[in-house]
Amino acid sequence: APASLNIVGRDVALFANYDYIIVGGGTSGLTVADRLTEDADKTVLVIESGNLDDQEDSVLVPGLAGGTGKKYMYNMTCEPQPGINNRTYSFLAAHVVGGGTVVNGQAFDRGSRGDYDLWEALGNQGWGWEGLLPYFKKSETFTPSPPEIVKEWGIEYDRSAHGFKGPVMSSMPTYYYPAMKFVFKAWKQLGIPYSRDGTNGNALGAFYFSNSVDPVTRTRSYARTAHYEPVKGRPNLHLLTGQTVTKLVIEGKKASAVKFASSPTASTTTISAKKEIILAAGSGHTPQILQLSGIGPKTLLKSLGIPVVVDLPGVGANFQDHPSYYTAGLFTNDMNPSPANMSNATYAAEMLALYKYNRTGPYSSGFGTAAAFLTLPEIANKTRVSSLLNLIQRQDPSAHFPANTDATVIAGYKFQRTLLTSFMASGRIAVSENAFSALPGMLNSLQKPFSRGSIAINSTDPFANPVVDYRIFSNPADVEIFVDMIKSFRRVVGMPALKDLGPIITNPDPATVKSDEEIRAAIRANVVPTLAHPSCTCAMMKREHGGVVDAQLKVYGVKGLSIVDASVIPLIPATHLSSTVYAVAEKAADIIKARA
Ligand SMILES: Cc1cc2nc3c(=O)[nH]c(=O)nc-3n(C[C@H](O)[C@H](O)[C@H](O)COP(=O)(O)OP(=O)(O)OC[C@H]3O[C@@H](n4cnc5c(N)ncnc54)[C@H](O)[C@@H]3O)c2cc1C
Repeated sequence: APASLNIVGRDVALFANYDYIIVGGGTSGLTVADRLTEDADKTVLVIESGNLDDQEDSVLVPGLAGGTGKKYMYNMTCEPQPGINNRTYSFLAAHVVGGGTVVNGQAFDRGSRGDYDLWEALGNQGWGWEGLLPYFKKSETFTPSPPEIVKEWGIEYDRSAHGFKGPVMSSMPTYYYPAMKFVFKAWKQLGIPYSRDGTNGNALGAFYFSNSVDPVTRTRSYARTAHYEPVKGRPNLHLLTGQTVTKLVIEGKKASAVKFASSPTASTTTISAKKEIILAAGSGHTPQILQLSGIGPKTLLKSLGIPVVVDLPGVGANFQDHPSYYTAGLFTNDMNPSPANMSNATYAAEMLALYKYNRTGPYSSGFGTAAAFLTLPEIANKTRVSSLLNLIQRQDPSAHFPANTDATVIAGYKFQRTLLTSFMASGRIAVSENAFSALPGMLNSLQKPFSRGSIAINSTDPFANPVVDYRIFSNPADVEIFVDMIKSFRRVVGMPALKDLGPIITNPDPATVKSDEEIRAAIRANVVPTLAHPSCTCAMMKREHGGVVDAQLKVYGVKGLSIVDASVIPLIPATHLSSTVYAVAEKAADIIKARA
């Protein structure tokens, strides 16, 4: 092997070949690598384009999340988005060993039963809530709130929903701002139910949730600490960093090897897999690698002169995320301490010193610690719910896709739409995340968009990023649901429980943004297309529905090739994604082991 290849922590050369090659050493890639190498007879090579993080404070200290900026991220921007006044926005994808879990906000919640039952209803046997719960449990070691927090805040948990021996540390925060109690009272006054533990399938209503944080050191628990550091000494596991997979070698419809290089000018190495190649490059780059390798929509491949290996129109289609409105406001009569204090540099420095001294204070918890996940019947009255759902059901499904979209992709969308509207009508899934950080409004995020975006290469250069088109609000029904979300958010802020705190919403300002038309305009001017949850771009669905993998995670039309990352999710769940990605990867590892 070339001398420049860096097998992390080893003074050895690459093996001649491996049983499994995993493309991408992020969240799902490291999870699957860990599980497959439990069998000492199986060799695994993980090829990661990024490097190890430096474990600096902005990675490890929960309250400093986001502080590494672009250091561990791809530098990617989406196409101008007509649905939001032609604004562009970042495509938020990590580029580092451990992937998204190195940079994420550490909210560690799960979707509701209905979110995952939708996956099964699409034809994926075993991928409903009951099929995934054992893997949610397997992935985590849960630590409930300490007794003093339980006493003061009444935060409960459902023991039957949790795992206590898994690699990822999931711990309840030990610090909350006092105003949070009043926010929960406001939700209650509005009739939003309190869910005692949102991880037990009932992630509907208001609840406190855990962070992926070690309960003792109060530092980030992430794919590197959970699935790499403890097992890196295994002789059958090799991690190669700083190497980008450029193409899959496919011989006679079997994926047999991968090609990779450290830069566009460096020489390329080819290495083969005896059993499988497993794609875990994330929702932006897994479709890119497939398309570069001749697996994707044939019109796209032909336009770039790429020989078509499998015409698979769903590769890069069905792209979903959570469009988000960071509403703004303040409590004019706030309690102390409050998040606003943290903008005072002296106070923030004191709090960091407190964290360093005894691991307490605001820096000890992640950004998100509580939210209300609201159903359509909770944010809109009966008449409005039925008019919204009728509007969606009457739409021509092809009207919201580009003109050349394959009929199978549209058929899959139509099926998704039937299921989504039925689950929405019965309140089995949330459509809105309303997260407060003890401020009168921080995040209103659309959880079940009807618009679909795309990821598509426009170059055969594997080091050029793919084109990201969120196509946010290409289905106007999403704007309509957002209107109800904003009205509902305003109702929460107006509840008597918050009155003494003197809440003011500054964006969207109720004084100037009044009519539905004004709210729509504010939405188009302010909403961003992502909550850093890109997903669904290689969906697990039937091939005739535009699917890319079957329920065994095997790519259609080619042997020896699986996908295990967030791209296989067929419908985005109403939750932050990391705990779901870990559960998917845990299940994927069992599926792959079983066919060994
Ligand atoms: C800024 C941010 C904040 C977030 N906040 C939260 C949160 O608070 N709570 C939550 O639950 N979720 C959050 N998420 C989402 C969650 O972390 C991700 O959904 C999850 O980590 C995705 O896992 P994955 O395995 O699909 O991809 P990733 O973890 O992104 O892994 C993909 C890996 O593949 C590598 N790769 C890509 N292309 C190639 C190639 N050609 N060759 C080799 N390697 C390649 C990448 O470098 C990357 O390391 C956040 C994500 C981000 C980015």
